[in-house]
Amino acid sequence: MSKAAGNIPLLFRIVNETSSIVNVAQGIVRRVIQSGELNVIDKGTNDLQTKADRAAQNYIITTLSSLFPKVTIIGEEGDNVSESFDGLLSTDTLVDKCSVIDVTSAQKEVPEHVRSIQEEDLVVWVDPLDGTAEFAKGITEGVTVLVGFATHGKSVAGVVGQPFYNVNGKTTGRTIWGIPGVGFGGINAQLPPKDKKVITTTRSHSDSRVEAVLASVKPDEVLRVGGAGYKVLLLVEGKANAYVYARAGCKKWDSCAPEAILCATGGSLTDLAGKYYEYHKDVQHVNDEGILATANGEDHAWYVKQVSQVPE
Ligand SMILES: Nc1ncnc2c1ncn2[C@@H]1O[C@H](COP(=O)(O)O)[C@@H](O)[C@H]1OP(=O)(O)O
Ligand SMILES: [Mg+2]
Ligand SMILES: [Mg+2]
Ligand SMILES: [Mg+2]
Repeated sequence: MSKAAGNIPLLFRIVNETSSIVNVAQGIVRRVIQSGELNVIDKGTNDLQTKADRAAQNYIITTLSSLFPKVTIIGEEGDNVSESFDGLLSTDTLVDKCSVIDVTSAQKEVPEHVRSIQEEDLVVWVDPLDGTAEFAKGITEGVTVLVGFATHGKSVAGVVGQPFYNVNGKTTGRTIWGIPGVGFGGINAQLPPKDKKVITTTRSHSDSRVEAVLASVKPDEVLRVGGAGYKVLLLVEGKANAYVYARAGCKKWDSCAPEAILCATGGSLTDLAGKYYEYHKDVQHVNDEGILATANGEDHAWYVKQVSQVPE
C-alpha cells in the first residue's frame, strides 16, 4: 500500500469502493428488469424477493468481502445466496463513479471516531434492493441499493444507489454517500418548505395504526411511496418534511445507510419514540418500534411528541 493510501481513513476507502460496487449493482438491477425474468418468490407475507435482489446481493457481498475481508457483512437475503451475476454485468448501464470524498482537504477535519475505525470494527448492512414490492410491479423510481456502515452500534456512513433515477427523461441512476460529521455527495440537499407539512410513508405495508399515527402529525400532503431509502431521499431533497411509519417491518439494512446520509445532511432517523436504533452485528434485525425520520433534525422532537399521543 502506498504511503498516501495508508493515510486515508479506512472508512473513506470503504465508502469509495462501495460507491463503485453500488454502481455495478444498479446495472445488475436494471438488467434483470430489462430481461423480464424477475423470478419472484415470497419469503413470508408480502415480503418479496426477486432475481435482482439475489444477484445484486451476491455481487455486493462477494466484491466487498474480497476487498475488506475483516468486516462483518449482513445482507437482507441471508448467507446462502448463489444467484449468478455474471451475465448481468454490463458496461453500458454503468453510471459515473459517484463523487469521491476529497480526502486531502477533508482529512484535516476528520473526527477522531472516524479516523480510528479499523476494518474489524465495521458492521456492513446490505439491502441489495429496497422497494421490492414496487419493483415486482414495475414501479421502479423508488428502488434503491443500500449499504450502511456501523461501528460500536452506531450508523457512521451510508451509500445509496438509485438505479432508475431519471435526468431529463433518461434513466441514469445515481449514487449518494454520507458520513455524519464529514460530509455527503451525489445529491443536492435542500430543506423542505416550512409552510406545508408533507409526510411520506409506506405504499404497500400500511394498517390502521400506521394510518392513525400518520394522522396525528396532521399532514397537509401524504406521499405514499415504496422503499425506506427512497423516502429518506425525498427528505434530503426537501420534497417531504418527515417519514412516519408506525409498524415493525423495516429492518436494520433498510435504515442504516439512509440514517447516515440523512444525519450527514442535517436530518434525523430514529424509532417513533425518538430513540436511535443500534446496528451492532448481534442486534435484532427488525426495527420493531417503527421509523420516524425528519429532514430537519430540529423538528424531530415535535413529531415524537405528536406520535406519542396516539393510544396503542
Ligand atoms: N412487512 C414488511 N415485510 C417485509 N419488508 C418490509 C415490510 N415493511 C417494510 N419492509 C421493508 O422496508 C422497506 C420500506 O417499507 P415500505 O416500502 O413499505 O415503506 C420495504 O421496501 C421493505 O424493504 P425491501 O423492499 O428491501 O424488502
Ligand atoms: Mg425484502
Ligand atoms: Mg429494504
Ligand atoms: Mg431489499
